Amino acid sequence: MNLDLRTMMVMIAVLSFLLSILLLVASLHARGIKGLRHWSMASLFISFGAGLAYPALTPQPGWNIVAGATFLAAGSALQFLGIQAFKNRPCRCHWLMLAVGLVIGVSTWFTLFEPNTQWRATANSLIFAVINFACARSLLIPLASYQRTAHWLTGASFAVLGLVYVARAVSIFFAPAADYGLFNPMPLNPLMFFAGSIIQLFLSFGFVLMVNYRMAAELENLAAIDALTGAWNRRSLDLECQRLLARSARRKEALAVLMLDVDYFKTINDAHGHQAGDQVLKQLIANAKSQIRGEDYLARYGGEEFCLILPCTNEKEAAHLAERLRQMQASRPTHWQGQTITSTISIGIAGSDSIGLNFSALLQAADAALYRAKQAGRNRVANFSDISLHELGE
Ligand SMILES: Nc1nc2c(ncn2[C@@H]2O[C@H](COP(=O)(O)OP(=O)(O)OP(=O)(O)O)[C@@H](O)[C@H]2O)c(=O)[nH]1
Repeated sequence: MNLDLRTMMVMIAVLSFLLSILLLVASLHARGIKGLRHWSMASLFISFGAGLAYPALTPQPGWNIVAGATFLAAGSALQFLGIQAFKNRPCRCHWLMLAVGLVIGVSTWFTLFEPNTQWRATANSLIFAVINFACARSLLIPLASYQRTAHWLTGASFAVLGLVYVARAVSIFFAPAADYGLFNPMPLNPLMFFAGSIIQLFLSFGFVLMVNYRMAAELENLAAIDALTGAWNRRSLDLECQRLLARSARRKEALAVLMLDVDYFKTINDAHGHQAGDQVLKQLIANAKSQIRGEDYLARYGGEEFCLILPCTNEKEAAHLAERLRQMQASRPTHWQGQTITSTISIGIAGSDSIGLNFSALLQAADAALYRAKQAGRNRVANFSDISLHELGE
């Protein structure tokens, strides 16, 4: 394979320029997702960097080498900043500015004042390696589960690019002084440039893939969450309940289902307005979320009725939580546009210890218990196992 350096430089410049357009177009379609514009700008800088270095394919490299290295370093730094923005992480970029500053300093010193291509290439390669390893680390630790593949692809590409730079630094450092020149026909340079350009391509596709995964996850979330309260919606409850039940069966654990309903909600709406009623529902969910565990599943069943699934919980334990929720709702009025709205809830409970692991039977039983709580005067908790057969009409 004959990898001509001039062709490679032009290829990297053109490829990076096209990738910057691709990333810019992607950023226009994914406006809410941060990072894409950084990556687009990074590609543009890398394209300038490679382009500026091109005239230096002469025996007398000068300022263009300094400018080329500066653009390349700024491009790498922007890739890191884009990853931080994408992951909604704060940017502690002092070290990054230091790295870019070092590249500028090293390039200027060893090009214009003490020309030494070998030292310049070794030092710069090591700095680029550090930036690329930082990008890989930021992507791979911690690894977001729903984005695993895209993060792996991009993070691994950064790690490989980092290794390519380290290999370059080591081989240049140990090459005989007279042998190394950036554009000498030693096989190292064309191979490095080739690997670098292919990895840049991978990185850009990796970024687009990450954005794609993120957008798909956001859409999935939108379709699964009740817009008003932020609880899961009925559709996701129907899908999730089977998974939770299967897991409880596998682990031979108990599971409890609670049905929660706001008392006299129609009266609240009539007295304070529909928006005030919405606020009461939001507060109910906020209260409940403050009390439940990460593995508990809270969904809006319909209207002002909510279903709470508690894995690894029997009916008696569920009753303690239900009582806490009831007291909390009764003791914390909702404040809305100067109005103070007091509301209460009734809760029906059914546990797999008395019903078994069958979701529709559990739901029906929790509903019967809720009906019992309403009948008994509201603002109370009722367990299905406490309802007599007579009350159930059998
Ligand atoms: N504000 C608001 N009201 C809703 C929403 N969904 C359903 N509702 C109202 O909730 C009310 C439910 O009324 P009912 O089923 O009679 O129940 P209730 O008045 O709470 O009476 P009990 O449940 O028997 O205590 C209806 O007026 C619905 O219009 C919502 O998202 N926001």
